[in-house]
Amino acid sequence: MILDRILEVKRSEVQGLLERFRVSEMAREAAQLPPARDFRRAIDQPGRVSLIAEIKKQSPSKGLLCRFFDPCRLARIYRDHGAAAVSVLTDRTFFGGKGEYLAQVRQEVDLPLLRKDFILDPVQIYESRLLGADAVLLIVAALSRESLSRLLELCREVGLQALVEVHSEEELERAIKAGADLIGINNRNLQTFETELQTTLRLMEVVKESGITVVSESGIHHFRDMSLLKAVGVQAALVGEALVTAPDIGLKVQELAKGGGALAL
Ligand SMILES: O=C(O)c1ccccc1NCC(=O)[C@H](O)[C@H](O)COP(=O)(O)O
Repeated sequence: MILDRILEVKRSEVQGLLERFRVSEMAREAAQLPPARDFRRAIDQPGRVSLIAEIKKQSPSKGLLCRFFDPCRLARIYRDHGAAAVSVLTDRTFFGGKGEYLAQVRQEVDLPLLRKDFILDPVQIYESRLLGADAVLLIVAALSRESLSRLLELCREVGLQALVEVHSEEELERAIKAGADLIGINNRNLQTFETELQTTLRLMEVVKESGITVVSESGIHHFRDMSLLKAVGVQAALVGEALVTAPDIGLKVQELAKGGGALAL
């Protein structure tokens, strides 16, 4: 499965980080930073589905998405057309991302930033904070119960919020048990790469009215998708491909923001 291949590469990257940096020094530096932006509050607004717009160059399922890729330009367009937050893919091997993109976007826009990567080790949490992230993704399918709890705890300690990603009822139960208050339901099946909004609709039955902030992720393309997510009570939608491949990116951001009720029609 693709996730196994990604995690194998990620483990060797973590090893490299641990060889290059001292975690205690990173922790000291991170402790001196001003507080991170409140990612959860920015995306959890009554009566709307907020848009988390993703900076995504390529993907394992579709290959190259964005030929003239300029992360800062994308971030400005997202901000200027109604996105509530920005997600930056920093994985290099599979998504063509870089940690530097996060740092560059941090300088460019004031919106809360999610670091979208495959986080396995505390060193990546400190690195994320130092790069300018306000939130990180923790993928239940990639972590043991112990690692998930430990990384969630560390996020709280360093002042980062964690978007805990699930694909199934079983993973959702693990996320809730670990104490996640911000959960991403990923509509992409990691075996077939197919996306199915039905995954969000199904899992929403379990979490609605729980007080947990829910983000629907992947395969969201149209105004009608956002309207459907709004009807079932989702708080935010994470969108990459539909934005970076749109002929007019600003117009697409507006369409999705309007579909979610975040912009007037
Ligand atoms: O995008 C992929 O092909 C992919 C494959 C394997 C693991 C993760 C993958 N994507 C990461 C994401 O979660 C998406 O970038 C994000 O949800 C936005 O999805 P989309 O709007 O469909 O680009």
